[in-house]
Amino acid sequence: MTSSLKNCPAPAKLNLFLHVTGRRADGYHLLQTAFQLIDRSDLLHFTVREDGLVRRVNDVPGVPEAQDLVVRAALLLRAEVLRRRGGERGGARAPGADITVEKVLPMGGGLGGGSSDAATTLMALNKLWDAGLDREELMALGLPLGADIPFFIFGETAFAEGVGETLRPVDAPDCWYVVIEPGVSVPTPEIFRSEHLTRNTSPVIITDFSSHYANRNDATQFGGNDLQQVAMRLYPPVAHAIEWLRSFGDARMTGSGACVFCAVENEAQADAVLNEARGTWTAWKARALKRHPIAAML
Ligand SMILES: C[C@](O)(CO)[C@H](O)COP(=O)(O)OP(=O)(O)OC[C@H]1O[C@@H](n2ccc(N)nc2=O)[C@H](O)[C@@H]1O
Ligand SMILES: Nc1ncnc2c1ncn2[C@@H]1O[C@H](COP(=O)(O)OP(=O)(O)OP(=O)(O)O)[C@@H](O)[C@H]1O
Repeated sequence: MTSSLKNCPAPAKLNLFLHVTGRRADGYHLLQTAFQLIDRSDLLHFTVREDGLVRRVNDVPGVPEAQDLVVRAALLLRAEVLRRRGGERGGARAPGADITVEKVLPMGGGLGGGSSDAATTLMALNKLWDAGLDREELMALGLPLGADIPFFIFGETAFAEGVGETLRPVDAPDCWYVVIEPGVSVPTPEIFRSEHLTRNTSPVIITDFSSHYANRNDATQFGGNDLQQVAMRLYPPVAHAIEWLRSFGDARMTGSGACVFCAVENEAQADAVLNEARGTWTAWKARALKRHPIAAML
């Protein structure tokens, strides 16, 4: 049996639009959003341990090992595997793993980096441990750890509802984006609890969405990101980045920020925008992905 999986990508997502349509009794917000996978990723490496321990073996500045979503995800899966195999009392042995996390995506960037790391961990260890969970079971296991985790396991560009767990695939066009990292880290809970957040955007009809998403501008036709005003008010660099990027296209924020992006015609146009950004912004280009790149490895 394979004992390691190296260079497993955990790609970023962009929220092409994001509407807050309500609030659940438990305080979580109901959303409608379009999740777009892009080809910029953290990189994870996994090696099976025979002693049943789960360890993150490298240092990740700002994230203690026990709080890392990759460790928490692995422990959740390990508990589920043990349960299915009859528990330790029934003679089952806990599977273990060493995990290395190479961070590329900024934390608190709205790119879903932590959730994507957790999703990649669940998918890779499900394979390495021969755990046998299907996609829906992995999505359900990951949801309590992060609202974006089900999407990354779903693994294709999608329209999402609920808190992000109700997903339907969208046939996304080949498309390039320019993304700016404004240099601040935005805590998601701070944005959702703001008194200035509007929570009553009218739901869009999802069949309209899927039938219209044929070119790079269509996904944004329903409007912008309802979290953006709040983040711009609390974090001025987010507002400055949007203002700057607006001269090149329909710039907006992803997730709860801080990163902002705009779709461009092609790679050459992305390079031209990056040229202008040099010296002012940390910025990069990314291409839309149709599928999660780990699918080809598992
Ligand atoms: C805004 C998005 O990035 C859109 O993709 C995600 O919904 C956020 O996902 P995330 O960072 O994984 O967030 P979580 O770790 O699940 O939630 C952090 C906190 O944000 C608030 N939260 C999050 C998602 C949501 N739909 N409603 C909320 O009110 C809750 O206070 C929650 O405790
Ligand atoms: N592996 C991880 N990578 C990044 N952050 C992690 C990880 N594990 C735990 N965290 C914690 O999660 C917080 C949010 O990080 P993340 O990069 O997922 O934010 P985000 O991109 O804004 O997410 P979202 O788009 O889902 O709101 C970090 O500040 C950090 O404390």
